[in-house]
Amino acid sequence: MLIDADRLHIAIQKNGRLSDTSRELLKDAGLRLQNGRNALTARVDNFPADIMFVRDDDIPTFVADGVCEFGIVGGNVLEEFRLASAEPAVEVVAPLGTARCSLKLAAPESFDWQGPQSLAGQRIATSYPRITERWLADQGIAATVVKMNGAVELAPRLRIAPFICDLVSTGATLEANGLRAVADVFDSEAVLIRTTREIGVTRSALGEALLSRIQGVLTTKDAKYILLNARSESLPAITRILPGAEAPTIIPLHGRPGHFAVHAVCQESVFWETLEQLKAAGASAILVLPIEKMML
Ligand SMILES: Nc1ncnc2c1ncn2[C@@H]1O[C@H](COP(=O)(O)OP(=O)(O)OP(=O)(O)O)[C@@H](O)[C@H]1O
Ligand SMILES: O=P(O)(O)OC[C@H]1O[C@H](OP(=O)(O)OP(=O)(O)O)[C@H](O)[C@@H]1O
Ligand SMILES: [Mg+2]
Repeated sequence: MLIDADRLHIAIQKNGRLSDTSRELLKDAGLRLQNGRNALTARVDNFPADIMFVRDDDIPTFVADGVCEFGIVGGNVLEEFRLASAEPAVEVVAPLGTARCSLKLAAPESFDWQGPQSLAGQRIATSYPRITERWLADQGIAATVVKMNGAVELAPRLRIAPFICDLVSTGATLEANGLRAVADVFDSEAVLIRTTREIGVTRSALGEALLSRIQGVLTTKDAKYILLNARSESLPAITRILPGAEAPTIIPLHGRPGHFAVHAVCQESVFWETLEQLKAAGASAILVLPIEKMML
């Protein structure tokens, strides 16, 4: 496929922890992908864009080189790339709130951890040598960082290094390998990135359109439309409780003087507790509706 100057090119992970949520985000933004799971590229048939399915490590490079105008990648991989690159021509345009994990330093469970000084002169195995080295420099510790491309948790058992710096989410992998986290190095989530290279008027406009759709998807993710009835004296308390709602619409109820309907878009999650608080504040006939699309 030739790089087309009037189409967008979006790099997402082919197979892995980011793949499903990346595909889903594009789908929710209305992009219909033509090809199936095993293809390396997919043409979007209802928006001028092509999707490239690649290894996540290659995504920042593709975007910085301008081969792809957009990409979805873990913040950890992006940070490692930035530290390695003299002029990383990428910017984060939206944190996506998915693939949340932390790069953590871990030591064998039995190790008597005394703080970062325990690492002085030691070896640390990691797939993220630059982030690890920066953290060590910030702590003023001199240690040897050993790069491993995967299975980092095996390093202590294989006597490659007694310490590791690896991604942790539930902590189950550390535990299964007799390790425990001793310090937080970098918190990560998936991010949407864009090239900062000149891409011309057409692709810039397409990029803005795509971004506006994606921001719409992200804002509606937790958003709900709430309708309820209340007496006028309850309105101030009720509007204070509505989570993340700006200026609700308040409409008089026909034939019931002093009673109003309140309509509001809530940008934050609406829990049962919220409904209980609303009821206690005088709300009745409370309806919570999903919002399918929103453009701000
Ligand atoms: N346990 C986890 N929980 C949540 N997010 C994670 C976890 N592990 C990794 N991630 C995030 O997901 C990203 C992709 O992880 P994955 O394991 O699929 O990468 P990979 O094996 O390097 O894939 P590739 O084959 O594309 O190189 C990581 O860079 C990180 O941002
Ligand atoms: O704290 P936990 O919830 O156990 O998750 C942490 C594990 O998840 C990631 O690996 P992944 O499962 O993606 O395998 P991979 O490194 O082989 O891609 C990471 O490299 C850790 O090994
Ligand atoms: Mg990878």
